[in-house]
Amino acid sequence: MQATIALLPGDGIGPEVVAEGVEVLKAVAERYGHSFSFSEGLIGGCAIDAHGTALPEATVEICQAADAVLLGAVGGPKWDDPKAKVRPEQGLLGIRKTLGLYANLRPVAVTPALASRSPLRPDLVEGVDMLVVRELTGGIYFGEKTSFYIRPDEEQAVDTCVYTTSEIERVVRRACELARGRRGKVTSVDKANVLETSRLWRRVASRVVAEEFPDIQLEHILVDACAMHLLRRPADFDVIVTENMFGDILTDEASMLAGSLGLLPSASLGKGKAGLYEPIHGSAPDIAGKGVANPLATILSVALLLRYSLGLNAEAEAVEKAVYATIDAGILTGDLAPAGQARSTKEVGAAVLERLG
Ligand SMILES: NC(=O)C1=CN([C@@H]2O[C@H](COP(=O)(O)OP(=O)(O)OC[C@H]3O[C@@H](n4cnc5c(N)ncnc54)[C@H](O)[C@@H]3O)[C@@H](O)[C@H]2O)C=CC1
Ligand SMILES: CC(C)CC(=O)C(=O)O
Ligand SMILES: [Mg+2]
Repeated sequence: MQATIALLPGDGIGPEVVAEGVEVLKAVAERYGHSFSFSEGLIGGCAIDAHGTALPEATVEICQAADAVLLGAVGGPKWDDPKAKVRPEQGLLGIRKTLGLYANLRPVAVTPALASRSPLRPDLVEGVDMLVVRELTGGIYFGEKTSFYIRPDEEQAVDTCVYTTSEIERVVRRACELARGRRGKVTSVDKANVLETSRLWRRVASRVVAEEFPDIQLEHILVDACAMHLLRRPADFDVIVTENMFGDILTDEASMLAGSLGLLPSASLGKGKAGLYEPIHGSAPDIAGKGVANPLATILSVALLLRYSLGLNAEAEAVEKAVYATIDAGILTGDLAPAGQARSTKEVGAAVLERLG
């Protein structure tokens, strides 16, 4: 097949891990007889430096013309001034919104070879296989923000959390459809004891499941309890569906079940087949430029890109198999390797390529 893939490496370790993802895409194209072309755009801090905006129009056009987007990460201390009017993260939020990518799929699986690398006991993380479906274009990250002086010595800041019925319906539907191909269980996470948006979320989730997915087993949990249950009984979860900020926070927590933030991929999907694929981690300024970042979250994001946007299931599975074979062989970056045995980003990327069928 022919496909155009937009590359947005971004900042920090973004370019280092995207480079490994691209090698995998090229190898898949060669070995399976596909033709992938690549177009590259700026996003985040590097785009601010070049154009004064975190999301240049040219980047939006490249993404809109592509079959899928592979993104690294944005941000870093250089652009962190809290008073700055333009911020790298605006680029990321902007591209998700512009492309209408309302559902962010974040699979969390624990592979036996890494069970001992999790800070949790191996018997607790054994069998973990969950999919978090995070709402991605609504909630407090997108609501109106203000900051002003209510008295000369007292500043006030406001972030607004907004959700509408249709925003909740579509992401809950997506979660239920995905659960049908899994164990048929959906956990909806909210803070309905306090937040009005969460009460709406819970009502809508209950109605959608009752009316359209009677075969799905739905449970509601409050987000604070969910944070605890993720550590106490992580293997019980199948599909978790939740709003934007809760999903952001809970998945960084869930990454520790798998052993590292550097392992978790994501797919951001909207109405059509086009999607945006990125590791869930950030730009990791503490290790950027050293060639030590774990590229596996990005390579697993490439697998999701092949599956969801290009419909290449066999190729997606081959990439995932190659990643797990690399892990089983103990070829790991410093976030997962035992002391003294860490391999570089490029060595791990090359090991995946070697194992690609
Ligand atoms: N999607 C994105 O572009 C995101 C961007 N950010 C931005 O990234 C910057 C850094 O944020 P942090 O809070 O430090 O979060 P982070 O996710 O960049 O890093 C947290 C910790 O995990 C480690 N880590 C992350 N990815 C890794 C990988 N692939 N291999 C090995 N270790 C890895 C880092 O070294 C660091 O110790 C900030 O500017 C933040 O706004 C944060 C989260 C997501
Ligand atoms: C700009 C942030 C919302 C990025 C982030 O932390 C994420 O999407 O996981
Ligand atoms: Mg995050």
